[in-house]
Amino acid sequence: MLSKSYWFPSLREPVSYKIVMLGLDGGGKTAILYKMKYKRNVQTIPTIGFNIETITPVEGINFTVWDISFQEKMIPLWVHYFTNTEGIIYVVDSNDGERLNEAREILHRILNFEILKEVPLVVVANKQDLPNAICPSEIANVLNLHEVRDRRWFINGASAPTGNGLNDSMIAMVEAIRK
Ligand SMILES: Nc1nc2c(ncn2[C@@H]2O[C@H](COP(=O)(O)OP(=O)(O)OP(=O)(O)O)[C@@H](O)[C@H]2O)c(=O)[nH]1
Ligand SMILES: [Mg+2]
Repeated sequence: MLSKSYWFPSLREPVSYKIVMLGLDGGGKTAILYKMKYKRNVQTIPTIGFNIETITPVEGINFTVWDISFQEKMIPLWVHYFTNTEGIIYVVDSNDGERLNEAREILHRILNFEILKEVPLVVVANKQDLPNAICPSEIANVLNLHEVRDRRWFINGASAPTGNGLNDSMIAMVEAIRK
């Protein structure tokens, strides 16, 4: 017999996952969040604290995305945001080569949080629309991603204003979580 959910797929409860979105200030976290949520380009201002939005990367799956502002002195307090996190999105400004070392250091501090052990990571190499953007494979090298062996990780190029790569990044996250 066919199950009820086959006939009434919209009655099926979506599965929800909590995702934290982190990265240096100005990398584009909030621009990405609002582009995914509202399909519009929103003029952002630096985030104070955090934003939370629910997005649906694929039918039947919800991501509750916590877009957490970057302030180095706040890092120890992030642990309070990290409870029950099932995915980490790390946003990098691909156009800012000067801050890539800092981006690497902060990323690895995040990955060292015990509470985030084995939580999958998707790095979004953002601002690929800018002419001097560094390509994702080069960013993967600078961030030492190949040394990350305790979790699944992906890197994707993206651009908040064009929207390119955002969907692919979320699909990568869905796959990383569900495997
Ligand atoms: N060209 C270009 N500009 C972008 C892109 N993403 C974000 N920006 C711009 O970069 C600036 C910073 O973006 P935000 O989304 O506010 O950055 P954030 O990571 O949320 O920064 P904090 O809230 O300070 O942590 C804004 O002026 C955005 O319009 C992108 O992909 N391409
Ligand atoms: Mg922000």
